[in-house]
Amino acid sequence: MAVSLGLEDVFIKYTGLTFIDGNAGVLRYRGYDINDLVQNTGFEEVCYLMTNGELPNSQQLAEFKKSVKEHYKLPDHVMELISDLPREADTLTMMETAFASLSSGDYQWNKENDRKQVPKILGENLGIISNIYRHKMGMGLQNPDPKYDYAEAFLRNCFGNADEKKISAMNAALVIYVDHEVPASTTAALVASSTLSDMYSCITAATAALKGPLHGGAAEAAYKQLLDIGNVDNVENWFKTNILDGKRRLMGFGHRVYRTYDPRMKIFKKLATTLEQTDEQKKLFEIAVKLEELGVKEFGGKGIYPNTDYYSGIVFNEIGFPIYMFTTLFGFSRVLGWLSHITEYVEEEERLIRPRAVYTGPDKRDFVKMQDRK
Ligand SMILES: CC(=O)SCCNC(=O)CCNC(=O)[C@H](O)C(C)(C)COP(=O)(O)OP(=O)(O)OC[C@H]1O[C@@H](n2cnc3c(N)ncnc32)[C@H](O)[C@@H]1OP(=O)(O)O
Ligand SMILES: O=C([O-])CC(=O)C(=O)O
Repeated sequence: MAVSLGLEDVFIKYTGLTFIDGNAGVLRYRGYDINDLVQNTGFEEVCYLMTNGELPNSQQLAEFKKSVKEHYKLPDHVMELISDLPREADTLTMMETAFASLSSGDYQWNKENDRKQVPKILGENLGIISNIYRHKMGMGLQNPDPKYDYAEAFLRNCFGNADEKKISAMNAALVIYVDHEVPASTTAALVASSTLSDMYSCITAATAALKGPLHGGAAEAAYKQLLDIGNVDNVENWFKTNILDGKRRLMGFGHRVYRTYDPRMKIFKKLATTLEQTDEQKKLFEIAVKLEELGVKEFGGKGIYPNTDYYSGIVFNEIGFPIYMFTTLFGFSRVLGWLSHITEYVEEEERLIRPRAVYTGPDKRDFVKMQDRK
């Protein structure tokens, strides 16, 4: 019996959402190249595209934005819940908790209506993630201002202000992270949705799977690597001691699907230099470039290249976010991808996901009573 460890090369659904060519380093959402979308659209436009299949015209976009803004205000019980959590709690744990608190026991999937939930959940998502940041920073919680579009409203609710460059970088990061076919987190959401669980519970399941350093947690791990190296002159020595001799994995490198550069990584690398950098940020960027060079030289032959999380932490930090927000900012965008995949699955395929395991334990044996056990 063949087992595919890690479900490698197992196809679990058909999708019209996201196409990846892992050998050529190509990523498209509904046929549009990621580079074109980052350059020409904003987050809401891409959310509309993913949800409805086509890019919106200006009226459709305005209506979509309006319907998201109507839900920027979080229910009081979610605000109270976030502010009651210990401030030292992990931000993804806070995200899981807040989304779980929005699920309702009597929820029923309804193919006609579920897509209509997307703007509502996007609006709530903005309130949740910006208030997680506010809570971590010891600021009072407040609802985002519906005067502003998504990326700007988010930055304003976190920092009190937002300049054009940062809004544009935030929009780009949101577009970049929207979807990536069926990674571990989306698969977790699909498993939950295949039982006809509710949308909020599916997001909670996905968030739990996003957290680890082999997936969404890699941006944090990759950034901490740069801090650990500390100085560009130390890169070679650090690489030899930790990666070559120490057999540690180079974080922010490698991918299950890409065998070449992840196209999103190239966008993040460029973004990192378009934003203003402090001396410390400049230094970390230089370290990252040097480490990338060594990593590609050593591992490129095996198809191991930098992935999207390699430079994203630097960009998030330049926008103003501390390390503990990086994975949560990934989730902030990916909520839309999770929703797109679960609605596509429930609407078009709707089959319980229930794989098998090959049994390797003992053969049938006689039960041993307590007094006879050694
Ligand atoms: C947004 C995202 O989720 S992107 C991924 C983010 N994760 C990271 O950056 C963490 C570091 N990367 C990794 O651990 C891996 O590349 C993963 C988990 C992303 C993908 O791994 P898999 O497809 O399961 O490959 P697997 O773990 O089997 O590795 C295959 C080989 O490549 C090596 N390898 C893979 N990634 C790395 C790495 N980052 N550094 C060093 N070696 C690596 C493995 O040691 C293994 O070598 P071997 O065959 O000699 O034993
Ligand atoms: O596709 C994957 O396995 C991980 C990834 O890059 C993502 O989720 O963005």
